[in-house]
Amino acid sequence: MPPKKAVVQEKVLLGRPGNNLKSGIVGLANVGKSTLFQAITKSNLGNPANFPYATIDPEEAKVIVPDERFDWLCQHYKPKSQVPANLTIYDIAGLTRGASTGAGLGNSFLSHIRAVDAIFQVVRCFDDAEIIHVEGDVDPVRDLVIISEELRIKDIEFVEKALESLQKQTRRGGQSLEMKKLREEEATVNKVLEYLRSGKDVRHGDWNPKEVEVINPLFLLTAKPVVFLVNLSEKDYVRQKNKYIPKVMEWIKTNSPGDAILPISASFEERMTQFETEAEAAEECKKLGTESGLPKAIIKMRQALNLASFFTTGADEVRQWTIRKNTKAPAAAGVIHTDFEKTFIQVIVYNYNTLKELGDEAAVKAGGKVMTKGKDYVVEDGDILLIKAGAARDIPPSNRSKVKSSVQRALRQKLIESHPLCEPYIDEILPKKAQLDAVKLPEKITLYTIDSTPLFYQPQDGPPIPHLKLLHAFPNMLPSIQIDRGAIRFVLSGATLMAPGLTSPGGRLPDADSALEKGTVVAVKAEGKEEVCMVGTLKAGTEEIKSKGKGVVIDDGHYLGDGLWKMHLD
Ligand SMILES: Nc1ncnc2c1ncn2[C@@H]1O[C@H](COP(=O)(O)OP(=O)(O)OP(=O)(O)O)[C@@H](O)[C@H]1O
Ligand SMILES: [Mg+2]
Repeated sequence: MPPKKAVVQEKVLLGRPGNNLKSGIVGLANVGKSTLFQAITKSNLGNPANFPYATIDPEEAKVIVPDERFDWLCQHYKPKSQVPANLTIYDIAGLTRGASTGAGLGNSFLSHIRAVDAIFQVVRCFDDAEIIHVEGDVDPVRDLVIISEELRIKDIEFVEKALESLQKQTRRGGQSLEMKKLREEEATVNKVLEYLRSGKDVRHGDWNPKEVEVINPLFLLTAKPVVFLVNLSEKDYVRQKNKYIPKVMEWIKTNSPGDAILPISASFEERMTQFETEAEAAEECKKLGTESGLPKAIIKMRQALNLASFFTTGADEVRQWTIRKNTKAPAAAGVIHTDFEKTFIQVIVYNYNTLKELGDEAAVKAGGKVMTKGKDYVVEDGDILLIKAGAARDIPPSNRSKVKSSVQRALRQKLIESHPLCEPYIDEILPKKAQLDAVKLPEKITLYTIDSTPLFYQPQDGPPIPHLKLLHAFPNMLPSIQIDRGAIRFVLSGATLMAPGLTSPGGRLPDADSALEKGTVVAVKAEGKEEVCMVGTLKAGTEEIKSKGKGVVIDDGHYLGDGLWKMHLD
């Protein structure tokens, strides 16, 4: 009998596949989270480059991921622009015992954790009688148990609800395909619940790809990767010794096997940010025989998130891009430009290590090390890519036409009628003498531009809707609503905007006397951000949204980063 063919099952990762993942700093109150966060933002890691939509509020920072390969490539190419990879970090308020049942900041705090992709857990291992410990004394293992239990209890509660609602559906019985799928889902959710009840965190389970598909949409707290940061006094950090560490290590090894642990000192890192120059800080480190632990923390987090990098290089730009491990070439291309994923043809690739070893691109070519690969190629960490993609979305000149002045006048009238708030700005938005162009887009949508600046787009029988670039220039031309922080990433990935994102504490809807009706075109702002992130038509009136608290609010929005936003018009 021939041997059975080995079935290679692709490993599916827990969590979102995205490249713009976020980590939150979590821990009990007063353990040093904010001190660490501040140190990270002030250190030279923090310096946020020119990222679009990087309005950074006090609790959020984008930090640069240190990578010597990137530095080498910049040295080598001396490009006009250098764009490193980044990681977004949130400072989350302190957790207290009983948060899962509403103590302290309770549930709102836990919902902030739900919105991140990974957790930096700060554990207090420094003694300081002046700094109150919420539990009375310093006992890191007890703290670890509290946090781990709080998160697990919350997950159990959440999974129980999910199970209940599945059971309601499967109770109907039947043999349809849909019912079969529901029953499978129910079995997985049941398994997850048993696993949690046995005292384990979901990230440590061995789940098959089908199960992962069911687990991911639950956004469980214990499914997120964790990097433990053991916060030491400066003295202990410098000598890399501390009386609590052995017990902490042991606890983590037993209860959270495989998770990364890193000793750090928030107070030392903070002190390092207070030197006027980097040279002075480096001098101090040298004197103490130590170095900052922050770069290691960022790198450990990237590893925990299973992230890898590829590069694009050239005289214009050297850029480091983030993907999750095992990403295939078309999906990697999609990180550069969404359309590339669909129009991907092939990729020309060699690895950074080869380039460094052989010295330059010419030598890599001469050595026959440049490969041409197709859509099944799995991008490796450190690959340097040149993507070849079709230009499906580029707009052929035949799709553009000049708009007659009579039509232009009618449009102007239509804009004012549909959006009364834009009247004061109408001459700036659409100067009387400007030549308006119409660009035909798929699905019978027309985009209006002046030169290559987009102004608004219009579905065949709908009102003209401002392009986000126009809204950024005239934010008050439309009424606005606000989504909470947690909803941002859903909106920016093209998901339907649902009511809870607006009715939660971070959301905002107009008062009853300025209620907006169904069908109104609104600008969607986001909690803590300056710029409008989406525009679209309300599928329900704002009073209805408030009273129902659920349901679709906008399902055809134009959002930051979508095809319309990225479209090349010149
Ligand atoms: N490694 C350390 N050694 C000594 N003191 C420290 C250390 N880390 C932090 N601290 C001090 O502990 C106190 C609490 O720190 P911090 O405000 O950062 O805590 P937190 O975890 O953000 O608290 P909260 O949950 O209330 O937001 C501060 O006075 C800070 O200077
Ligand atoms: Mg704090």
